[in-house]
Amino acid sequence: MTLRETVNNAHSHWMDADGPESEIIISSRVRVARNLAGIPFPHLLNKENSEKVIHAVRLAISNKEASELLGGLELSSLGELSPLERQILVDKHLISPDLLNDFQRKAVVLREDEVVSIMVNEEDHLRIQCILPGLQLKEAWDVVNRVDDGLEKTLDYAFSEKVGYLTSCPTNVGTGMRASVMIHLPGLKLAKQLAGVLNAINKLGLTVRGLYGEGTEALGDLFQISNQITLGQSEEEIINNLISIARQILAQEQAARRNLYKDRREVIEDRVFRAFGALKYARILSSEEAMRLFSDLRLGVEMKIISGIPVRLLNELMVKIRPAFITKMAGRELTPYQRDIFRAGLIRREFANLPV
Ligand SMILES: Nc1ncnc2c1ncn2[C@@H]1O[C@H](COP(=O)(O)OP(=O)(O)OP(=O)(O)O)[C@@H](O)[C@H]1O
Repeated sequence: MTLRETVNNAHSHWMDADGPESEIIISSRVRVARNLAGIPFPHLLNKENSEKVIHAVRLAISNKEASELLGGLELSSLGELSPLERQILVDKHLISPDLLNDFQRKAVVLREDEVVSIMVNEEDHLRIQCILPGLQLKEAWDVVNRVDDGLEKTLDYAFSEKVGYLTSCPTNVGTGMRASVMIHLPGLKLAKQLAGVLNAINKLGLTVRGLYGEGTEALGDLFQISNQITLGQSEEEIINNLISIARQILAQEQAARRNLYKDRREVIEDRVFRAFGALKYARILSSEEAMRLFSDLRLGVEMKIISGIPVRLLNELMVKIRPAFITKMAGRELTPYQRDIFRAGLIRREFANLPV
């Protein structure tokens, strides 16, 4: 997929819902932070140095010797894209909201299948990330590791024998790695156990974030759980630790769902079918309400209370209903109220084709 196709299409591989445990774990992400030796960190970059970084990355991704490791990457300056296109990349989780600040000095590298993206001049010179569907942290780390090795054939990274990779924020020094899972926890919320579980996760040295990462809200009962520590542990240890905690949360969510179904079956079924009815027939929907309804419906699909609704469609709709994609589809700026009407129509059309 070219960048143009990427911004015209809401779908991305991580939405496929075909990975292990993907009924509760939507996606796994691994990213590493890297910086180039001898060039100031991005927050101190002037125009000349930021272009130097972008140029160095451009050369590195076209190194023929590394092509097998890199697997076909394309670089675009963020300035080449329209504000809407930049926002769609954020909505698809291919770049972070932070990359939009001072975007003239930044670039993005995408692999054709959108599984790999590299942010250039975000908080660090390079943030190399891989997102896969379901619980696939080891696999995502393998992909990132290969791309990192490929880039290192050309780039000279800032590295210290004593501490590891040097990064602009001390919280990333060492491995420079953040691994995360995006997990759907409506059962724990309905059972009023969510706060306790999230607290315990924090005590285990992990961070819980909202749908778009740092500083964002947890819409649709979706949470991102990631490691806090990057120093003093190997990449494998970080990944294994997160996998083991993700599995424990998964087991708790499954237990909460089983108990809810046993004790309050009608309440759960009512919630699921109300969500379906509202999504299929509503005339006005805010994105927040739509996300809440998707969460209830997703729960119903995953608990086999309702069939005929592909989870992949719900994942894709999370991007399609965002203001940027709606504006793109409408072909003009809409007021928030007009967007709510457009959103409801869009969901109605998608649901009209389902065999339910
Ligand atoms: N498991 C995941 N699946 C899909 N997208 C994810 C996942 N984890 C994080 N993301 C996305 O990655 C982007 C960055 O997330 P976040 O801000 O948490 O981390 P970061 O920028 O890598 O780390 P730091 O805050 O240390 O700079 C956000 O757009 C977020 O939605």
